[in-house]
Amino acid sequence: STGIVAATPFPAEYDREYVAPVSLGTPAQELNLIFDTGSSDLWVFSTSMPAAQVAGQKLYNPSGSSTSAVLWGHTWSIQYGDGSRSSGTVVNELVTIGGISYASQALEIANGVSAQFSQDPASSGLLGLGFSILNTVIPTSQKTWFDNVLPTLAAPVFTVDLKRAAPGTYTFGAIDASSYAGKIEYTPIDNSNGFWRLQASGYQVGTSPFQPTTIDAIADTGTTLLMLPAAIVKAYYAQVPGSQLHASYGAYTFPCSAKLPSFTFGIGRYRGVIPGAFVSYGRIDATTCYGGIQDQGNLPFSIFGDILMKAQVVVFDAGRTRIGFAAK
Ligand SMILES: O=C(CNCCc1c[nH]c2ccccc12)Nc1scc(-c2ccccc2)c1C(=O)NCc1ccccc1
Repeated sequence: STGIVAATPFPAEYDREYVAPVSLGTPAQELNLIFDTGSSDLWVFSTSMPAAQVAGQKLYNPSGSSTSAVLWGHTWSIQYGDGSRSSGTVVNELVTIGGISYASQALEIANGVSAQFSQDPASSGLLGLGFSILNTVIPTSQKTWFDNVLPTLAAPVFTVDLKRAAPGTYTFGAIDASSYAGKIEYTPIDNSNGFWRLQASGYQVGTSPFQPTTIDAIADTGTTLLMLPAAIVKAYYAQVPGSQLHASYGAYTFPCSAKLPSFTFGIGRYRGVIPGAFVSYGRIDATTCYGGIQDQGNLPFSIFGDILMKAQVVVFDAGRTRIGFAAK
């Protein structure tokens, strides 16, 4: 089987996150979830959450579904690097994405979420597309929806085609040859830590010469920005007049009037180009904008987040433990 769903960015002014529709239970309850290659829990806002933590999100109601079955004694709790977190209990439920169903998916029901999620009306939860080793359910960890449907897919892949300020697609079981230009360049991934972790071959700022250097990164649709080693970030903003490492934000900002250079990453001999306009993450005041490229700090790897993803078609190939990039 193959399936395709729209990936819609929110909020409209800048692409903080991308959500896609997921059908839960019988009769179907459709929720918009963040598809996240950087984590491996499928969790949703539910009717067992305090009203104070809900602000317009659609809620999953297990008792409204004839196919939900409590996974007794199982709980989950997850914390992300931005400090956001959620936790709750687990049911087995029918979960359908783009027409592809799995009848007894571990569906993690939130009974509490942090403010970052409560105050985000666009998303009713997350669908993890990382490797199942990252799943937080105890006492027995659970498999992701993608892991569960893998044997039924026409090909053991999913393709991510995000767009700037416009709906893109997540495709399961196929690669849409009309969605990209040229060839897909593949590179092996190391999934031992549960991430889609790759080694890029270097970078280039604008039209400056390409700098060969190994960049150890994860491909993460759940992280908004492109987070890189300090030296690379410094080299990038050195070409942006008026940019600064803003003391109060602890992040690079620049004058919104600045013309941003493109950022190119290498995969072997392949060069992936992120247009300068994609590197502006959003306005923080009348004249100042927030950079889409930021320092990875003391993280042991870089994060190729949405800022990079939306400039490429990315093929997550679980069958051959590799990831592919192509221009659009
Ligand atoms: O967790 C994920 C993927 N799920 C994100 C779900 C999510 C959590 N709030 C969200 C808000 C919107 C959409 C999705 C999410 N990726 C990874 S790997 C390493 C780090 C990390 C560790 C330490 C320090 C920094 C990063 C993160 C991280 O925290 N990214 C989120 C983020 C988000 C914003 C800013 C920084 C990092």
